[in-house]
Amino acid sequence: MNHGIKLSQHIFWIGVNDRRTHLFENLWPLDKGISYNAYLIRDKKNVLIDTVEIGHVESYFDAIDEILESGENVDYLVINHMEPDHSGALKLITQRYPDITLVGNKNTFKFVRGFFGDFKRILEVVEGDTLDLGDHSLTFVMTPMLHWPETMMTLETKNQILFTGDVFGSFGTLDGVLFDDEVNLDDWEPEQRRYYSNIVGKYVKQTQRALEKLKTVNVRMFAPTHGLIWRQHPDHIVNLYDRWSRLDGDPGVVIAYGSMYGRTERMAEYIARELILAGIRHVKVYDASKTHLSYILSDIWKYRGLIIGSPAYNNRLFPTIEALTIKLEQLHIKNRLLGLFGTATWSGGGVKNLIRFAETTGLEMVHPPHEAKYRPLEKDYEICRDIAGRMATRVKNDE
Ligand SMILES: Cc1cc2nc3c(=O)[nH]c(=O)nc-3n(C[C@H](O)[C@H](O)[C@H](O)COP(=O)(O)O)c2cc1C
Repeated sequence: MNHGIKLSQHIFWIGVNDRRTHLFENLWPLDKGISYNAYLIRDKKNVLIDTVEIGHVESYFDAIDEILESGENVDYLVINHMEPDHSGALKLITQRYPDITLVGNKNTFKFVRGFFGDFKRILEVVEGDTLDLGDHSLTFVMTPMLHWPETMMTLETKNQILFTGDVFGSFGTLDGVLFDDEVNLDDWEPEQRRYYSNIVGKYVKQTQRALEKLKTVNVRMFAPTHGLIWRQHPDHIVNLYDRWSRLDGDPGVVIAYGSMYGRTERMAEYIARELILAGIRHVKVYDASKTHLSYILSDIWKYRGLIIGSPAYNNRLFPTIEALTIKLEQLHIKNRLLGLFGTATWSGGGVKNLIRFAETTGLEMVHPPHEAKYRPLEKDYEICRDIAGRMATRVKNDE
């Protein structure tokens, strides 16, 4: 990809695409890769906004060199977020530009010192501070716990470009594109939602707070640290974030199950068919041993109904379903209608722990949970039909 793509006459994208890494945070699959976006503002004072993951530092430096005249200095590095995929090149930047001043807030510098040690030149900013660069100026918007304690956004006031850090970011590489008006937005939504639900989803309250704050800021363009830059339809991503952070659900149902020998799976299949017959048009069935948790979570973030099935496994949940329920508890999942089912052969342990999950999360069960003994028989399928019917009614009523 060509470096130095312009957001405005003197503001450049100097990010990189990563198609090599398999797992983001060594956890979340990157089937479509990811971009680390960073920016350069050229003015009397030259400014870098964020860096990139350390393995891509050579491309980042080359991009800077292609824009600046030889010997030209970089005066500031604004650190919107200290997670290593953005702060990775921080130490190398300070070695390359020994006179550079790091710009961040109080928490940023706690992390800078902890990760990298002391730096001579730092500029600690608070909400609303301004930094004059010559023709451009920057102001700072604090967005703590979105999704780290130090996270903030930086507004370039002349062109009204808001550098949003991870907020409004996405998985997926920028394949020759950079801006929202260069793509079919529907193609991008699944990876945007997967990024939100997997990485930022725990912080829905902070997301709402930030969206409120942004209403008071004049912004023409959002420039996040991953994915598309929003110059034509910034309202599109704001609306999606509003929806996802409220956990408003579309009319549909996710069925996630675990199964070793197919009995729990047969109940899942039956429930799926009954949901369709009851008029639900979006039914997503996932075997949690096959589909990575990341994708299941993303669809759970989209749809109002959630049905979970598990066999008993050593008195507990089947491990991949246990992992899913733990993650949902950590994310403080809410606003989902819940159905539960499973199978057991002796003392159980699957459904019992699904009930504990329901109690912990406070999610509303649309029907009492059901556990089939040995294998599902006609009487068990009848109860599955009831679970599906109640779920369908509730999901449709919520439309
Ligand atoms: C490794 C293993 C552990 C199991 N642990 C329990 C258990 O603790 N309690 C129980 O009632 N059944 C237990 N079972 C039986 C299964 O839960 C039961 O056969 C279930 O119907 C299997 O569902 P599936 O066909 O969907 O895999 C266990 C089975 C296996 C293979």
